[in-house]
Amino acid sequence: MNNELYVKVHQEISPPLFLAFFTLITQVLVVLGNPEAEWSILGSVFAWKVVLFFYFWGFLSLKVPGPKFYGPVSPDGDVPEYATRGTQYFLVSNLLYLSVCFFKPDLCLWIYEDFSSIIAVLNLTALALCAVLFVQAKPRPGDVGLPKMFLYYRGVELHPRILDVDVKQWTNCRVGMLGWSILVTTFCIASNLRNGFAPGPIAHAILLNLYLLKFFYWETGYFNTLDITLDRAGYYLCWGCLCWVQVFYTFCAYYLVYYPSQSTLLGSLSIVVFGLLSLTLNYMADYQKEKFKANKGRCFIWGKPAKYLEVETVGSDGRKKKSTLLLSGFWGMSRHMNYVFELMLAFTWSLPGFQLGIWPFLYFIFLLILLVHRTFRDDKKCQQKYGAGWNKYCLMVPYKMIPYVF
Ligand SMILES: NC(=O)C1=CN([C@@H]2O[C@H](COP(=O)(O)OP(=O)(O)OC[C@H]3O[C@@H](n4cnc5c(N)ncnc54)[C@H](OP(=O)(O)O)[C@@H]3O)[C@@H](O)[C@H]2O)C=CC1
Ligand SMILES: CC(C)CCC[C@@H](C)[C@H]1CC[C@H]2C3=CC=C4C[C@@H](O)CC[C@]4(C)[C@H]3CC[C@]12C
Repeated sequence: MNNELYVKVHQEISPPLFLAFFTLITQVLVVLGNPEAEWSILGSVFAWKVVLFFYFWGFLSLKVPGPKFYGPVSPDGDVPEYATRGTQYFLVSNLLYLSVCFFKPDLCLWIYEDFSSIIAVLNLTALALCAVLFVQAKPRPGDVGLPKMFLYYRGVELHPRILDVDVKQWTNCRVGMLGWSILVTTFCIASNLRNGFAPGPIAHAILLNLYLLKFFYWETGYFNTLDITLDRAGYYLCWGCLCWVQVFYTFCAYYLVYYPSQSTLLGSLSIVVFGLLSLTLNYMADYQKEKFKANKGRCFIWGKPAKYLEVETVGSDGRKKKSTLLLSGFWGMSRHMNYVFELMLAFTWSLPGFQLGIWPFLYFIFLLILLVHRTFRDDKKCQQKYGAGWNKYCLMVPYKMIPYVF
């Protein structure tokens, strides 16, 4: 594709199409997973109460006094400030929610049955938030002349704050990730209430919640990733976490309420065991890099001193800085072994729906596309950051994800 056509497709054609497609598909999914559900546009009083309470809870968690975490300096020289204590937020919220469910299990059925209204409210509020972010953003020199729809979709600001709260921490972490956890628990309880003892959804909920516990434990590490340091706060990220995650990422658990899982107790136990293995490997891969960075290269990986490549980066002030790229452990096998384990986990936790066709595997398929695309985006980012050093690293670790395959 020539450059002019690429720019036209990327900036003018794709944003309105993606926006309409993804927003519409959220309601389609609700009905696809539960044929008794009806489309909703404005939501219900119950849905507004649930969503607004949940937003408030996430906001409150960022206002609790406590130590602050400072993210990497942005290209504009800003140092974003984040709240900590993600693990406590996750555990307290889940314990409170499970206690409420213990006394009022029907709440899970109400949420399940009114899910289309909840998604409608999430859609309306998330689209409105993206509009606010778009309008209040300070125009950046590089964005002048870009189509408005493109800016709305991609976002303008990197670290916007509303009421002195970092918007991306609120949308991605505190609402997005906790919402995913609470909804999967809700659908697991709804499955068990409607279909009798259902080990498949329980296995799914256990794995997902352990995965999200790991996310919150590592929350400050997330502030160094592409989503935070490169992606702006717009429809892709903010609507994505407030609405898309809630309907698409939870779809397997939602689907298993109407279409009961056939997974036996033994099958479900095996799913948990294999899922735990994948989760541990994913964590170990992420941890090796964290440990390596925290100790500035002086650490042991798999019992041996870490091997690394010395590289250079050019800072925003134009000055060169020395840096290192890990060559040991999983980071010597491929450039993204962590993604392989993440995909193994997503596949495993979809297995409780193995007899129900492709639908319980939608998230796995989406993740496969997202992560493959992300390996290209990450290569581009690292190439810009490390230049020739990155090219050398790619020669030493030639595979993006699966050794000898890709
Ligand atoms: N469920 C989902 O939807 C998704 C989940 N994830 C998960 O989130 C976690 C984080 O993923 P993500 O942020 O995408 O990517 P990575 O954790 O793979 O981080 C990539 C970054 O790490 C640094 N890096 C890369 N190679 C090396 C090396 N050899 N030595 C030292 N530093 C290196 C570079 O950043 P720099 O040097 O600038 O620090 C690079 O940009 C993973 O567990 C992943 O599986 C990710 C995406 C989607
Ligand atoms: C427009 C939409 C169809 C696309 C929206 C995509 C976003 C919702 C997701 C893009 C990247 C995703 C994530 C990255 C890394 C993560 C770390 C992991 O440990 C937990 C999940 C996540 C935060 C994940 C969440 C969804 C995205 C932001």
